[in-house]
Amino acid sequence: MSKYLVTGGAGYVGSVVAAHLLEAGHQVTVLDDLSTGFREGVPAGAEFVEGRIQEAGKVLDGSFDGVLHFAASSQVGESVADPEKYWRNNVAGSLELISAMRAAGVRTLVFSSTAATYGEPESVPIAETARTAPTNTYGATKLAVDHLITSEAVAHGLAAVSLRYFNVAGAYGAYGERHDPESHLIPLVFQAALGRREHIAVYGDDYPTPDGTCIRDYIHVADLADAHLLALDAAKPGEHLICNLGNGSGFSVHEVIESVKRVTGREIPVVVSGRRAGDPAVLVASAERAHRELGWVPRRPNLDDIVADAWKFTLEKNGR
Ligand SMILES: O=c1ccn([C@@H]2O[C@H](COP(=O)(O)OP(=O)(O)O[C@H]3O[C@H](CO)[C@H](O)[C@H](O)[C@H]3O)[C@@H](O)[C@H]2O)c(=O)[nH]1
Repeated sequence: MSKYLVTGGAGYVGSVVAAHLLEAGHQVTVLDDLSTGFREGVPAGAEFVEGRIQEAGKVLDGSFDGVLHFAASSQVGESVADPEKYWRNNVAGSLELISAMRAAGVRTLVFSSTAATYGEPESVPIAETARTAPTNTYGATKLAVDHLITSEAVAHGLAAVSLRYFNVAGAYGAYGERHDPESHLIPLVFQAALGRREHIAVYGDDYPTPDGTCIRDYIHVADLADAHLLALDAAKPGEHLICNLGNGSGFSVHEVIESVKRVTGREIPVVVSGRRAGDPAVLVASAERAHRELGWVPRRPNLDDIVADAWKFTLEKNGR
């Protein structure tokens, strides 16, 4: 049994990873300021500390075996409108966390990075060797933290793994996706299916893809969680391993809407609107490195299964 600090463990991915750590028999402390997470998202059995990552020094001591760092501001649009918030929360906050880890002698870190570090890809599937040229402040701040972690590994022997997620989806029992306001495709399509929004707006159908809509690599949040536990085992002192996490296959916006129709059996009004600024046409991962270095194999790659788990969570949250 090991003891881990999970920052952002009241949020979507953090809560699912915390639940997996507990199920694997580990001890978990969640540090979350509840700015976007929910108290009830913290899994039963985890210790909860309400606070910012800048306060990690008050929580961390030598009894911790590692940190899994999810706490971040993560809305792409907001990051462009309010960049200082992103540099402060994501970069300055991570710097404080990493300093606190060193002071406490906690030398293992798994960091929640993102496909947004690559920006518009030169080719797909995207490998970790691809050029990193983020097209928004969110991606730029996550990339900056990746660089910070690399230098900390080299200078001070941190054992670190960054996991670059593609489009996280699905749910794990009581833990699922809840953003306010919602901006992600699958939860928005559910809102249309539930009659809580008039329609789903498809952001552009004139992209160079077979049906003209954007293609993304959707990955089940529980598969993502598996990778975090494997990363804790794979982390080596003085090394910073960066791995993409995706299924390696893409689905268009129309294909996602069709999947939601199949899974829910509901009608979904669709309106094609203009492109959303900054959306690349196709983002698909090469996760070869995660397969090779972590021994990770996604167990739930089927889109309808991913959507079905997310739908079950949504129905439970909405009480119907
Ligand atoms: O109402 C909507 C919402 C989304 N989309 C489309 O659906 C696809 C998926 O959009 P999401 O907003 O769900 O996801 P993104 O691919 O934009 O975002 C992902 O990549 C981002 C970086 O590029 C961030 O990392 C983000 O957290 C992550 O979910 C995109 O083509 C988008 O244009 C629509 O057509 N209509």
